[in-house]
Amino acid sequence: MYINVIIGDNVWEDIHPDSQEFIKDYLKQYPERPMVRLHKGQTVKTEWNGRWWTAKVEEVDSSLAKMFFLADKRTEWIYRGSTRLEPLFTALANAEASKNSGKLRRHNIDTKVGKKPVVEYTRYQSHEERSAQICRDMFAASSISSNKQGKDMASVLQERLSKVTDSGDLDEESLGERLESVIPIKDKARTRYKSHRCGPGCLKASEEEPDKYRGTNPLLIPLLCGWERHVCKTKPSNKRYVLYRSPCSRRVRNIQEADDYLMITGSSLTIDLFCFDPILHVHTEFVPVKTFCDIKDLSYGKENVPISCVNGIDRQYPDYVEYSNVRIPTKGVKLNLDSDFLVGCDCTDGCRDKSKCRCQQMTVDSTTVNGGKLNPSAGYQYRRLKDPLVTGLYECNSQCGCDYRCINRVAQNPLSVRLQVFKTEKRGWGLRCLDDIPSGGFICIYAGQLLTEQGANEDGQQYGDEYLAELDYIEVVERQKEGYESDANSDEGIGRNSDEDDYDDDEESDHSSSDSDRARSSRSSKRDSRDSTQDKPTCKLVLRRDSSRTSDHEEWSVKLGTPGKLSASAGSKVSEPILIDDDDDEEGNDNTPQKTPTSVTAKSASVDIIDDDSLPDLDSDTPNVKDKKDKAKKPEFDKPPVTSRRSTSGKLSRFKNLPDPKKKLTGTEATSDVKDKNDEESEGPGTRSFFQDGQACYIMDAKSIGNIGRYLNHSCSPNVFVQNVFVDTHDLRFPWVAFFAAVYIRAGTELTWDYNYEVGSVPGKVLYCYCGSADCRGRLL
Ligand SMILES: C[S@@+](CC[C@H](N)C(=O)[O-])C[C@H]1O[C@@H](n2cnc3c(N)ncnc32)[C@H](O)[C@@H]1O
Repeated sequence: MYINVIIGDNVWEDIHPDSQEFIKDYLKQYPERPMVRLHKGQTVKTEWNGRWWTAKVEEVDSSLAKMFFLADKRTEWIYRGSTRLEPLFTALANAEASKNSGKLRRHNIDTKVGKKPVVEYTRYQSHEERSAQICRDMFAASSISSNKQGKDMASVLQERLSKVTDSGDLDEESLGERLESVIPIKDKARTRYKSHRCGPGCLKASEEEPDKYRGTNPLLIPLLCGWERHVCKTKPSNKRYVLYRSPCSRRVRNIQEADDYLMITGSSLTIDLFCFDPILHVHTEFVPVKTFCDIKDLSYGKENVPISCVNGIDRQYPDYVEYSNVRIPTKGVKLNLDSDFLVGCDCTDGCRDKSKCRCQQMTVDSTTVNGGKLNPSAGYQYRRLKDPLVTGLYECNSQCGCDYRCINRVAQNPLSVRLQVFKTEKRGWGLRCLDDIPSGGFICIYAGQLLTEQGANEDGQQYGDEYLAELDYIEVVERQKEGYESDANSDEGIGRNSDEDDYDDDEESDHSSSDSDRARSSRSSKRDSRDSTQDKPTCKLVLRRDSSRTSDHEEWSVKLGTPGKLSASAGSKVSEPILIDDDDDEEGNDNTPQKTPTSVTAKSASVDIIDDDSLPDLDSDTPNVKDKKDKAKKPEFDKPPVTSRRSTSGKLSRFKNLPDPKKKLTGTEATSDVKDKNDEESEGPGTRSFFQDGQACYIMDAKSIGNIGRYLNHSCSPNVFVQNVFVDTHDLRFPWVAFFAAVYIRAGTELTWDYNYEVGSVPGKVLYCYCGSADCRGRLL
């Protein structure tokens, strides 16, 4: 894969200093590698956190064994050649002692030896097998060697043992030793940093080919392009933080600095390839062990990254599903994707200045619909979304001047996270990630056939309703009004937190005071935004009873909506007047683009140009660029004027700031036609009725045609949330449904979201929940 083993003298010198001792020993012994022969069910003393624990062998796969720690019921894959397994540790220690004492060899007469774990020596024959095994072994074991700091393994363990406490508390450092690690080895000696101004010349063009690394863990790509990522500890507080070292050896301390560097150098890398969360491991890859069925790519080449499918439970294969990562409109669904009906931006800075990006301002302005408070930092932060945004998210589109690196293009990107479909014990097939995913990271979308209400009823009846998702963005936003009102006294959210904000604590003692100031302001930001409506549950799966169905043919569909209430159906009465555009009656014509209610405000703000001088440089103690920028630039986050259009019908839209979809708006146009707020909040028909297509909600059906999103199971403690995103149309009826990581997700973890079904909502139907969470609610239905 991306592993390049360099053959030559002292090859271990080419890798990270912490791993050199181990690799040196390993290669000296190769091909004879001592390993503990293990069998399922055996108990073996296993080192963890500096102590020996009793662990049971759950599974064995090649050079790895899955150990179950009886004390804390934790499982971990461990390399069988690791001295964390007591038999090997003792064998090596004894061998060393014997060597030194000059004792003669003895036969082992222990009759129980066959049942005890023994140390075996393994060889591999073919060249490929050998290379693959070298890499797997070295890196599976590198986690322990990385703790060596030049000492031999026995003394490391001794040192750890001397630090033992009886508590056995899990700490993240130890949790880091897990699964299988694969580290790229680069034929590159680290160059010392020399003071310079960074620019395009800092990148080695030959190395910067992110496309070449398609199918690799995205967070490894910078490392393959000449970057280094270091997890460091502060002294004396021992807090961990991440530093990147750029190809020109500049230290990059946080996501803002990384973004500045990418911009200044014109890098082809995107900011979501970087993560400053020290808990995240970029070298960790989940490798399943036992599989009866093994499909290399469920998407059959349609995704950027192959989606493997394995079954470690039985010999069943998944039902055939025609793979499609795009929505497919069916009969009666008039999905207009004419780009002329999109509003775009003309940013030239990769849309880094949110206050000047029209698309991001649509996201911001949407937070005010139905009288909500303006959240000026709504939207992506460095291409990550930390919380669901109930009022939707507008991405840059084909009308915009920005390119693929734009920070406001996320859900529209092809799949990059490596995912795997696997058979679960009780939940059918599920989806898991093969690499760590940072909190807020984009995972995938939910795609399938777009059906009308009637089509969904027919389909659901015939083929089942497990994969029906209702696009009820409009109703979800309308229902949020209650939430806004109840939040009326809460402080206005003043900002979401960026990637590095969460870890500023770690850097405080090491870095400038401006960093700690930022950390403080970040924390207060966080509190503020917690108070805002952004943290309210949004876009959860709930069941909808189709009122048009007779009782003996009950039809149900999965709906993307807020929990707690059944959704309003077509023509539902809503509390605000509506504004309709003049030519609404063109709507019946299939070829006629439909009106696109949306929201936009083009605001102007001061220009903020970053020059080479402002480049972050820890080595030279240059003040942080972000701080500099914060001081220089005070974006105006006042509530923008409410804009909308008045139609001949005189109805008012519940969605403010409606642009004319046929033309791009300038700042002045966008703020014209100001409508009185009170008008908007008076009683009137719902936004849905604006479309006059007679549809309640369109429904996405991923049963027979769909993408990977269909495999996400429900959990009562989910690690994923769903978000409505506008990408290829601003038509409120057709948002994309995108999944984001709600928390940091470790490689190998199942990805789940909360369907939020209402138990008892389907008479006579009981569906038990097997999510396994400590907070499991017991039933889905
Ligand atoms: C959208 S599908 C998810 C993928 C599905 N497991 C499969 O095999 O294709 C939803 C269905 O998965 C099953 N399911 C999902 N989460 C579950 C859970 N926590 N407990 C039990 N069944 C679950 C239920 O049968 C549900 O109707």
